[in-house]
Amino acid sequence: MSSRHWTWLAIALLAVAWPLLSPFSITLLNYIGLYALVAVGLVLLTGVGGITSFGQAAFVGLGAYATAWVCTSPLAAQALSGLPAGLLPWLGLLLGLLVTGLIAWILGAVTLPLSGHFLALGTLAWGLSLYYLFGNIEGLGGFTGIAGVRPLSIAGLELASPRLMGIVIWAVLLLAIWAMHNLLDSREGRAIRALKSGRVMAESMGVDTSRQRMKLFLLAALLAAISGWLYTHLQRFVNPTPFNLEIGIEYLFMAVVGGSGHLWGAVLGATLITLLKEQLQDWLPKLLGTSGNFEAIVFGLLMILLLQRAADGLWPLIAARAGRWIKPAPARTARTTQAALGRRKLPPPGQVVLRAEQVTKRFAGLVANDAVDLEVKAGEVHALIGPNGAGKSTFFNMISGVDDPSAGQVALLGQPMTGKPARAFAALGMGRTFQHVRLLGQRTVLENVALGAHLRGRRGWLSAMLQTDRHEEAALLAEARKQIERCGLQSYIDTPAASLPLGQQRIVEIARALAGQPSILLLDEPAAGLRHLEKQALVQLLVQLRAEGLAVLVVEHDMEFVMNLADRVTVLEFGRVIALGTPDEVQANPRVMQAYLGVEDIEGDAA
Ligand SMILES: Nc1ncnc2c1ncn2[C@@H]1O[C@H](COP(=O)(O)OP(=O)(O)OP(=O)(O)O)[C@@H](O)[C@H]1O
Repeated sequence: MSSRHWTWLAIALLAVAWPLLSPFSITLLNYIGLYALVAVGLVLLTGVGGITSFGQAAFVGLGAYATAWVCTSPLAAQALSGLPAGLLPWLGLLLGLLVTGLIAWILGAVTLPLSGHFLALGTLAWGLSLYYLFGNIEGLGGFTGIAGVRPLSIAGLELASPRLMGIVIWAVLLLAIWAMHNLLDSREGRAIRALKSGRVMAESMGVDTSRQRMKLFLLAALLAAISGWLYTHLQRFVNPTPFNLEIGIEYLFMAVVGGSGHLWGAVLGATLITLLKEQLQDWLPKLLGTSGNFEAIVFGLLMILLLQRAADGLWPLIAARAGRWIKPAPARTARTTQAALGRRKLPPPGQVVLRAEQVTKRFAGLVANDAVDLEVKAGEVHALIGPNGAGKSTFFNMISGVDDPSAGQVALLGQPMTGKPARAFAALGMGRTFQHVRLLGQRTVLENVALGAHLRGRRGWLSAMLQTDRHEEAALLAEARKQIERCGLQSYIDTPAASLPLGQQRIVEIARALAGQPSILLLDEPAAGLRHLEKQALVQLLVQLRAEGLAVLVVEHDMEFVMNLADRVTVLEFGRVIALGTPDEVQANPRVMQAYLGVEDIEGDAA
């Protein structure tokens, strides 16, 4: 049976057992469902997107309080008089989503530009503030809260019992998992996954990382708000306690313990932590003969132990063990079609594609690039060489939008690009690889290469969640497959990128760059780590690309590789261009011999 069949079987079993379960089990399952919904958002935000948040409980609170206020406040009753009472919870949901969206947007704008522990501390700060805000607003009942919230009604049926509410909770949870699964399995999902590998790589693929991070943050907040809305109509009462920082930390535990990159890990984590806390609260006082907050201590210790044993969470462990009985979902390659994507017209051979004029970069007192001029034309391979520390990587960053020059101009296809971000370079047709390979290690070669085609698709998040992007997705995957075959990687198409040798990972990066249909390819030490035959194959590929009219700029240390391949070579030393010419001219240049090849020393030794 495939994983999909197992999922349906589990859902069917739960549905059949639902009317027979004890009220206590229903209560537990309801809470697990509510917690898992928040944890699903955290799996996306933290596990996939790499943004740690301790403050999700506050968003749950916003969703919970919004609907409680709409359903109970005299002000709301006055404003909404005349509307059927059954509509109020739905207006509460709408208000909750709007308020949460707005507050999350403001908080995101302030905290998301922070990085690392500053971001996590930021989430702690707003988690705390919102909790105290709930408790201090009199209109929201202060720390006593709001009681007498009306039950949710659907099509005239009042869901007054936990058993009925539970059906809604689990239906919403399963729907959210389905939608999030679709999102991750799409062009936008690849962009979200790329966030964790660092902004430079994602931006170079054309991903607007700030926007993606904000959208991810909003999505996780809205899922939390929906959980809060459901909570209020389950409890019919709210006070600030369930939205405090401690619960916010528990949500994060659920996502991490379950398996922070796996959607079902959220359900596992929520189940485990809910049951564990419940059991500890039950057993510890009996065991110790005294009551106290001992469960918090034991809970903390167990979490440390668990995370030490399974740093990636429990879901991957269970999935690996269950692999014997569960067939993986059909390979995504099976779904590719021959649907075509739009094609970019390449500039005619000989046209200057990239022009750098007087590019200068200063780091405090050090001039890493000093008025560097360089042109790369369509249909040529241009090599940039120089001894260690000559300024090649710095220059590479200047001409690819990773960093801004202190002075000078960069133009791509005649358009001024100075000061523009890397994604703007990608949009105009620049593809690049990295000196230190930057791939999504756990994802397949196919998915990695498809990320390179990001800008060739248009479908957004909603379309991905609802699966209306499938035609475009098939075309993107077909393009990725084509580039993989072009680079001779077809036998690794479904292999996780990290399990390939370094040399092949470099080729995957080239295939990824080609999937964007670039006019110019920037290769940062593409031959490093390649064996002799692999280097020959790479030379062949680059010769073919040149013949097709692509402009190629190579930064490389391997002189044999460069001299066999390049049409022109620019030599840097101490940040300055000391030579430009054909490989033969450059090799014969005494300045280059002296500076780069150390010939003077050899001659001196010989004398
Ligand atoms: N962010 C930075 N801050 C300060 N100095 C820097 C920075 N980046 C590079 N440099 C300095 O600029 C000079 C050029 O470095 P760069 O990495 O561009 O050289 P390179 O030619 O790429 O060297 P390699 O071949 O070893 O990669 C070096 O002296 C380096 O120490």
